[in-house]
Amino acid sequence: MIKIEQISKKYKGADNYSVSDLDLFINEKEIFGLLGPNGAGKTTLISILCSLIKPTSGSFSINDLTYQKNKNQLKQLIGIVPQEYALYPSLTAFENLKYFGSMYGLKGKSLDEKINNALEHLGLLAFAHKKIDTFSGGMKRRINLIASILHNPKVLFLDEPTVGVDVQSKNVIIEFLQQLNKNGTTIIYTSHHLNEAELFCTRVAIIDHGKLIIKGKPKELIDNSEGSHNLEDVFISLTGKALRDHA
Ligand SMILES: Nc1ncnc2c1ncn2[C@@H]1O[C@H](COP(=O)(O)OP(=O)(O)OP(=O)(O)O)[C@@H](O)[C@H]1O
Repeated sequence: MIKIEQISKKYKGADNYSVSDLDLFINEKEIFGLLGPNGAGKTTLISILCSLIKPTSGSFSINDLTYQKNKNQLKQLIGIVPQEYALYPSLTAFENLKYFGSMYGLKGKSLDEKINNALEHLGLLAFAHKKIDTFSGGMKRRINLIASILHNPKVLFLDEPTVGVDVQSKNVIIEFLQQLNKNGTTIIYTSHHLNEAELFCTRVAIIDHGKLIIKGKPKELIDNSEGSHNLEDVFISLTGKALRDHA
């Protein structure tokens, strides 16, 4: 279980908090969606939970492990799929994945089998020995996903895994994640695709201006929001129509 207690984050030099007094529990084996407009604080929250940045105040634990006390165990427990590609363009897909697997102490035949198996499931086996710089955005996203799950994480964090990919890639990614979840992986992901989140997530939280506005099962949120027919209606009714541009 992920327990987030009173987490706040103010970046150095910033005027405002990016995440503010946020409390949230996420149960084992959930597919949990973090939703919110641009700049709401989704990436900041995920980055804190992945121990990539430190909160200004508050605490969190994952399966009772904390960053302060159990750094190495936490690293093995979680997988992270970042928004940006973290791949080496001049290496092949297979070479990239061997490298990422080795960072978790994996090697030899069992790692090769794992890589080939995942490449096959994500429709990329035929491209295993092609260089990453020849890959499309959708293909790179799928390789990124494989890189993050080779060590069988119990909890997988994904920051907009389906942004900028075509419908075919998106469907393959979602089906792969559903299969991982069926096999016991808890999934926490951020997205702007509200239709996708409505179908995919067991629960969602909508955050805005760093604060948690509402959380629950998509259907319950829709049923409880007068005049809403889908999650997008709920989202607009709670966050408004104003643009969130800032520089
Ligand atoms: N490194 C940083 N330094 C200062 N401010 C930052 C930094 N990273 C993010 N912010 C600010 O924190 C706020 C939340 O940003 P964050 O990226 O977490 O939002 P988000 O919900 O993921 O947005 P998006 O949907 O656009 O990815 C924004 O106001 C952003 O400008």
